[in-house]
Amino acid sequence: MSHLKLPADCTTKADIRTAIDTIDEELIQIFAKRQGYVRRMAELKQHPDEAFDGERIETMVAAIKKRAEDLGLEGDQAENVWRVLIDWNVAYEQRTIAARLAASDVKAPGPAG
Ligand SMILES: C=C(O[C@@H]1C=C(C(=O)O)C=C[C@H]1O)C(=O)O
Repeated sequence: MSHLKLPADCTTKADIRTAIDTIDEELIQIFAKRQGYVRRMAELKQHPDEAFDGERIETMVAAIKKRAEDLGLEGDQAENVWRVLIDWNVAYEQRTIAARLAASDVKAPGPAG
């Protein structure tokens, strides 16, 4: 990010949008990296009910909110962003695990089938 102009050195909207686009590209790469671990989590969890871990979520959100505030951001904004992200991930895990279980039921019929 060293090639980015500092906010105070930006003198045009284009300067600022160039910087924001560069940061957004980095953010999306980090989201993709994070998502890789969520995908792996969905492979390790055994049941859709495991997808939502409320205790873990509340611990994480409180830590993110605090960290955001320490960095001079609005804690509520960080909380909202993380809750949306986590909600999507829980839904992803639920449907992925459910689909895997359904597929293994089809492949492994019971004694009668
Ligand atoms: C990744 C997990 O699964 C879900 C997704 C989370 C996330 O995106 O950080 C956090 C909690 C979970 O309910 C987990 O259990 O840690």
